[in-house]
Amino acid sequence: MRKIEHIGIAVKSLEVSNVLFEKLFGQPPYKEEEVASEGVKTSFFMNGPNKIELLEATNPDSPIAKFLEKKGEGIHHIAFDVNDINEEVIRLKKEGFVILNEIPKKGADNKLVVFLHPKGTNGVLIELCQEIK
Ligand SMILES: CC[C@@H](C(=O)O)C(=O)SCCNC(=O)CCNC(=O)[C@H](O)C(C)(C)COP(=O)(O)OP(=O)(O)OC[C@H]1O[C@@H](n2cnc3c(N)ncnc32)[C@H](O)[C@@H]1OP(=O)(O)O
Ligand SMILES: [Co+2]
Repeated sequence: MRKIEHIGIAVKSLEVSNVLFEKLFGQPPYKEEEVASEGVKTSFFMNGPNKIELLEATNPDSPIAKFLEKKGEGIHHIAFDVNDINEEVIRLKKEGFVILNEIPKKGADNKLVVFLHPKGTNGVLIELCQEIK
């Protein structure tokens, strides 16, 4: 695992939160993307070397809709950049982590992603990201 790739924040409205984060960072999102398989619409902000992913639910079964219902808006996950996502899955499985999808899936911003269950990581949902080359 290398650096933090992004921090995911669950929001009720991308439209509203885009304005807020644009004021915070002094620049607009560099990208907006829908990931239908996850039931989310996302926008991405860079602040120096740090990347923030805002996530709005696109349907009531989306993990983001469920999260907003239970916990409200806030930090939803921390994503780490990895060199070889399949190797990391094997390593973390051996260490006893609960892998939510052993087969990497297509995420946003040109990444393959795997999630670890928050119950095994002190209540924090962890995402692994490998850039698609
Ligand atoms: C845009 C694509 C991608 C990217 O490229 O960056 C993304 O970031 S997509 C982000 C959205 N996708 C996901 O989150 C996929 C992985 N998540 C899941 O598979 C599920 O959300 C889950 C973590 C397995 C939970 O699902 P489920 O068990 O169906 O939901 P519950 O609401 O019943 O929650 C059970 C339990 O887990 C706690 N929980 C849920 N989400 C989180 C979270 N993000 N962080 C911490 N804890 C979380 C929830 O509070 C429940 O706890 P208890 O009430 O104590 O049982
Ligand atoms: Co993410």
